Amino acid sequence: MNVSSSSGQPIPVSESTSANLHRSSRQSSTSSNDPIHLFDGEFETPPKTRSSSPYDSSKVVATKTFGGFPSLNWKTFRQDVNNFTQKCYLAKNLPHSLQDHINCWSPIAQRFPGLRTVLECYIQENTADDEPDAPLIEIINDVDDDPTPPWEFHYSNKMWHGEGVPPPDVSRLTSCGCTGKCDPKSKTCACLKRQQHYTGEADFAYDAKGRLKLIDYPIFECNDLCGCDEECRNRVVQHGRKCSVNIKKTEEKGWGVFAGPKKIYQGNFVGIYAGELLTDAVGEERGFKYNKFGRTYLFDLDFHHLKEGKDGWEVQYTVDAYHAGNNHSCDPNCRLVPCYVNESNLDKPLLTVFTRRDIEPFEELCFSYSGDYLEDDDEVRSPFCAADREDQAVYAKCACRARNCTGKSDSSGHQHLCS
Ligand SMILES: C[S@@+](CC[C@H](N)C(=O)[O-])C[C@H]1O[C@@H](n2cnc3c(N)ncnc32)[C@H](O)[C@@H]1O
Repeated sequence: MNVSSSSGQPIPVSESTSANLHRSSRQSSTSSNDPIHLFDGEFETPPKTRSSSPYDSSKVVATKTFGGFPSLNWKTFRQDVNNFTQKCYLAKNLPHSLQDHINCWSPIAQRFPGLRTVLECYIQENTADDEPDAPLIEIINDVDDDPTPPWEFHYSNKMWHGEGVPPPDVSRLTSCGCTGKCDPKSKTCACLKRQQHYTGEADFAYDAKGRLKLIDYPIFECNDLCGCDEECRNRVVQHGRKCSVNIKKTEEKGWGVFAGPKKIYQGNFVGIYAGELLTDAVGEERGFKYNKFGRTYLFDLDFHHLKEGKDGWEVQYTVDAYHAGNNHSCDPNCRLVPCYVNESNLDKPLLTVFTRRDIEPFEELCFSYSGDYLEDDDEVRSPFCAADREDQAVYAKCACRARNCTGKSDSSGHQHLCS
């Protein structure tokens, strides 16, 4: 799932001007610093590079097998950070050949209803690795005869790194040495301690059902270097979406993300607001361009925990999710939460979408583009309100239809101005 907003302000943006951001192939930032296997059964590792792990990889000694050869097991393997390199997806490599192909068709051919299935398969292919248990996404349109959203759309759960954005950093990852599932009452779990450091609560961010219970805080999940197993309570986002969602055309807000036929409970993870990760400078430039079209897709990574206690802190990165996204509501049923898995750079959290309350079957999933760290009674200022804009961008009025919406039409048919 891709979208935009922020714990602070979303940068209003526009529709994409072309599909020039798509290209195919993937690159990885790999290290060739391989461990050395010695014949006498010792296992030597290169110099230790990380500091925050409770393990000292220089002390790793593999146990001998009966044959006298060194054997590695998971416990020893995971202690060496060099065995874990994260793939880095570059924005310049965003796939685009299918989009280009279809965009070259005549307008009549582009209305071919079978394109709906093409897009559904394309989404499934793009997301199969990240959300293996996710119900398939359907494209639904009972508003007009567009078979799909525009073919500039690239559905992905990955962050595509723009120019100047560093690759994921695992060198300073904190990892726990727990076995089995991490215990929320543990006195030694390093991941629990890190979560507590940010929340002040003696618990993980999730309850036993994997639902978010600590809200308004960043989430620190167990990662690839941790000893705990895959069923650990502190691994939710990394296992991908489990609930059913669909992409559906709306009357007034373009395409949106809707719940499937089953109720989605409060605190459930529903997707990642993925897209291009841009440096702030590139984000500014793009935002300026997009503003002219009055569309909102950029999201500054300016969460509270990043700026707290840091005078003069400035936004480092922005996510551009113009390829797709949830719509805004002034009474949102979802929230965006920064989440870290295999990334120790605090400035680069994943933007994850969680439900704020129970969501009925087929209800639209929206969050507030005006920020998520608001108290429930706070007034939400619609980002679509023209009076907010000094840049004279062409903004649609807010069509969320929430009772507290500041951008809706009054009885005279005129749009309220935000004050
Ligand atoms: C991140 S995109 C969401 C996906 C978009 N609906 C589409 O079809 O591409 C944000 C854009 O959706 C539209 N939108 C989202 N929420 C809206 C709302 N509450 N009222 C009016 N337009 C909305 C605006 O055009 C906005 O710039």
